[in-house]
Amino acid sequence: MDQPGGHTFQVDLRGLVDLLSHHLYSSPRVYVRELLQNAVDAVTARRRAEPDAPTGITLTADGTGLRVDDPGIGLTEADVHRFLATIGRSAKRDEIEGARREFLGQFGIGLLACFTVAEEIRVVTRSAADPAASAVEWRAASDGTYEVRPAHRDEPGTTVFLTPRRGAEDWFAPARVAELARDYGSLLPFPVTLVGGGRTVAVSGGGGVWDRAFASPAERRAALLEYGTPTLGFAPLDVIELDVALAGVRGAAYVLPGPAGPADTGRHRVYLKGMLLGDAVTGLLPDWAFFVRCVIDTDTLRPTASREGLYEDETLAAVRDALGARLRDWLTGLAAQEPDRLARFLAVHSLGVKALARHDADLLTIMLPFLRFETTDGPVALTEFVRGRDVVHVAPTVEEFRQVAAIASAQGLGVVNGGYTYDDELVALLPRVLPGTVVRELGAEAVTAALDPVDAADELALAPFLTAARAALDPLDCDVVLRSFAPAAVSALHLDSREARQERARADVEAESDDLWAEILGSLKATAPRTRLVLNHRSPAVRRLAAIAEPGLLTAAVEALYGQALLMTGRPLRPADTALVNRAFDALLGWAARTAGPEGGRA
Ligand SMILES: Nc1ncnc2c1ncn2[C@@H]1O[C@H](COP(=O)(O)OP(=O)(O)OP(=O)(O)O)[C@@H](O)[C@H]1O
Repeated sequence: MDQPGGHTFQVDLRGLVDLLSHHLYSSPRVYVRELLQNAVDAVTARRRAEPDAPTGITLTADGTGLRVDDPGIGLTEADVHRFLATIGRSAKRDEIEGARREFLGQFGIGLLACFTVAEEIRVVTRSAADPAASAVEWRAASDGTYEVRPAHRDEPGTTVFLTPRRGAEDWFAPARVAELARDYGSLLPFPVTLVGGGRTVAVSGGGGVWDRAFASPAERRAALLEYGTPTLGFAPLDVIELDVALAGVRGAAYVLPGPAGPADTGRHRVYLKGMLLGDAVTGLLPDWAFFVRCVIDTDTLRPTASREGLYEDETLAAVRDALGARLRDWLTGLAAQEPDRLARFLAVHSLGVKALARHDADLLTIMLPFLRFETTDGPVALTEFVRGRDVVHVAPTVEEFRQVAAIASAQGLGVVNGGYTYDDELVALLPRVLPGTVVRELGAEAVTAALDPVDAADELALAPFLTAARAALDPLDCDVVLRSFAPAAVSALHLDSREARQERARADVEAESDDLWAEILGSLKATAPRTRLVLNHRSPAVRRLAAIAEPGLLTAAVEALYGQALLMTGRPLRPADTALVNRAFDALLGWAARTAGPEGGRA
């Protein structure tokens, strides 16, 4: 009632229902959950005073509406006015914290969800708390009006009747109600029965499969796997039981049968005190655990208002850590006891383990013998690769690895391909987990140093050629050196350093920037780091080119070698490089045409 000088808000129920159905709940399907939740809470409340009170909840779907019967705490007439008729008031929130944790509801808006599908809600209830109170009927319409009148009911408890709204009849079809009741309620702690379509079926009972006793661990594992397949919609590769007592979490993590990437944010099936919260709940596991999907039941975590996700708080953070630790222990356990099972797992999910190992040196140590890396020895474990090597080189990109791997390994250099996700980071951690190992980036220096120098006399013989080559490539910030290496089919290698790559990126941006940025970026340019073209003395092509006397043709030939070596790196060409390759190609074509043509031809 209005106070003198003050007024009470008028709330338009239709507006609120629209808000709920379009913005809070993802689908009207939640109405079944809200009804089940109220019934379970009412039974829980009654059993606090009467531990032997009945617990069976029945849903009856006859196609014309839905009826829910519970033998719970019930309501007096005063309760009805106080709780049912006031939006946002819940009997479950005023309790002390410990008691509140027993209930599923807390917001006082759950019944409203029923109006997304119902025209009318009728509640007939009798209080178990006040045996003297008589039964009462509350009848509410979706326009926001309600009536309360005396009713007849012998036993304490509540019956809720819903009449469908026009257009929402489908939500009341017996098969649909059965599907929703099973989806939400299969793990509820009390027996829930569904009567509909001429049949009576049990919706819940027995709790989660993880709560049952089994004769052996193998049977337990088989039962967990069997439960996971239909529940999650895939046949899991493996299963990890989750039992984090401190965090009040029970359930299982199912290993995906195919590779998943970090972008697949985990979507888990989460139950809160036996009631399904959602089947795409995020935030439950650390980011690195993208290789599993969980089914869990918890009584410590808080739901969001829509009750379809988990509220991000310290408890959720602690649960995430605890579950992460459990998965990690599972991995280390496999490594110690079941290496074959671990190998099967890693064949699909090594990326996830690598992601985790980046932040966990202990795990990296345990997993290293099992994780494969692409190296100049083929795909091997790093523990094996470092054996007998003083230095491990890492090629920073897949292209660089491909380009130099064969050549480097022919010279006895051990190179790991650091171009794959996480691999460079893990190799960089090697000295921490395998003391004494030295890791170096595979730069121009390291490769050149590993290639055989050429005899002084041979080098001298090619001096005019090298001078011409240096003059041709100097404008491109590229040095030229002569070495001898296998295979002879490779005439030149283009090598660069991290600095040279950064400078290339900077110059590219500068070239595309407007004046102001170009000036700023230009001022950042230090002495340009230089790339390196290593000519192969064993290559017949190089030797033939060295014999060219005509200066213009020699320059074109050197530029063509440079272009070819650059193309072999697989890197995108800069505009200046493309122009150079085109120029060289044109010049060589011109020369070929002249020598093959009538006036220059030898025919
Ligand atoms: N079956 C029932 N038996 C007894 N009381 C009920 C029943 N259904 C609803 N109530 C009473 O009505 C109140 C409001 O219910 P409602 O579903 O709107 O919200 P809630 O369950 O308290 O919270 P939430 O919004 O989180 O669902 C409840 O707190 C409870 O006191």
